[in-house]
Amino acid sequence: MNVIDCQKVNKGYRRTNALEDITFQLTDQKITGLIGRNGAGKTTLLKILAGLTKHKSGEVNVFGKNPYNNLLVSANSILVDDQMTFPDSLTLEEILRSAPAFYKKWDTQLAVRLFQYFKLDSKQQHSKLSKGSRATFNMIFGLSTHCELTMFDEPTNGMDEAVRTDFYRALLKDYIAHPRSILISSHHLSEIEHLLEDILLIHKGKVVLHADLDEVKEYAVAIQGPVADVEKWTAGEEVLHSKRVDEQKQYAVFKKNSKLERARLEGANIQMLTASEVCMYMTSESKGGIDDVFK
Ligand SMILES: Nc1ncnc2c1ncn2[C@@H]1O[C@H](COP(=O)(O)OP(=O)(O)OP(=O)(O)O)[C@@H](O)[C@H]1O
Repeated sequence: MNVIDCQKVNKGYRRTNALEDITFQLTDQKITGLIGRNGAGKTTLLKILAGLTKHKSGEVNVFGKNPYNNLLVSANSILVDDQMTFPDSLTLEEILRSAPAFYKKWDTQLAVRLFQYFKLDSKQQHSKLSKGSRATFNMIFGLSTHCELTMFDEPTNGMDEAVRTDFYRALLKDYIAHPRSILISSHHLSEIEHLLEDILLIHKGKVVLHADLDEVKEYAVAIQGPVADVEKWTAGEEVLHSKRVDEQKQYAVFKKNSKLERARLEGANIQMLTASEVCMYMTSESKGGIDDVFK
C-alpha cells in the first residue's frame, strides 16, 4: 500500500515556487532520505505531508487521504522538527505522560529509557531547553509515538556529535523492532546513508531522483585521467561535475554508461561515488567547485 502518494503537487509562496509538479509514492515500512540543497523545498513538502500546510494544486494522499486538517493523518503521523512546541504549563515529564492520549502506539518504556539515557531534566519546560536538548527531546517524542508515518526534518540540528550518533542508532534499533515508514530530511546524507533504503532527491522544488540507495550509488561515476582522454570518454555524456586536478589531469563525474568499460580498458582511473556525492553533484549549480571562485 502507498503510505504517501503525491501527483503533480505544487506549492508557491508569494515570490517563490517552492514545489513544482512533485510526483512520487512511498510504500510502507522503509526509511527514506529526503535530500536536497538549502531551499530545495524539503520542509515545505514535509509540512504538506503532515497536514500543516495546504498545497496549491495537484493531489496529495497520505494513508489514502488529503492530509490537510485530517484527523486520521494527524493521529497516525508525526513531523519532528525544530518548530515543535508544547504547552509551557507542562514539564517534560508531564508532556511524556500525556502523550498516550494522542498516540495510540505510544511506547512509554522507550520514552522513559531514552529520557533517562540522555539525562534530560524531567521538571524542565520544553521552551527553556537548549537547542541541542530540545532536538533530543523532540527526537525522543517522535520515536516514541511509533506513528505509522514518522517524519524528521533535520532532526540532528543542534545535537552534538555523540548525541547524533546515538540518535541514528536509536532510530535504527527502534525501526527494526517496530518497522514503519520513516522519512528523514538531513543535511548530513553521508551520516545517514547507512540507515536509508530509499532516497528522494529534490532540487529547486522538483524531484530529480527517487531510487533505492544502491541505484543512487550506481547512477554516476568519477573518472580521472589525462585531460584529452577524459574529454574523449565524456564527450556527449551528461557531465555532472568537472575539474582540473593539475596541468595534465582532469576529473569528471558523469552518468554511468556503456563507454565506461572502454575508458577502463584505456587506463582510466574510475572511482565509485557515495550516494551523498552523487546527490551533491546532481544538484550542483556549477560544473566546477568552490575553487573556481578563487581562480
Ligand atoms: N513561509 C514562507 N514564505 C515565503 N517563502 C517561503 C516560506 N517557506 C519557504 N519558502 C521558500 O520556499 C523555498 C523552499 O523552502 P524550504 O524551507 O521548503 O526548503 P528546504 O529544502 O527545507 O531548505 P533548508 O534545507 O535550507 O531548510 C525557499 O525558496 C524558501 O525561501
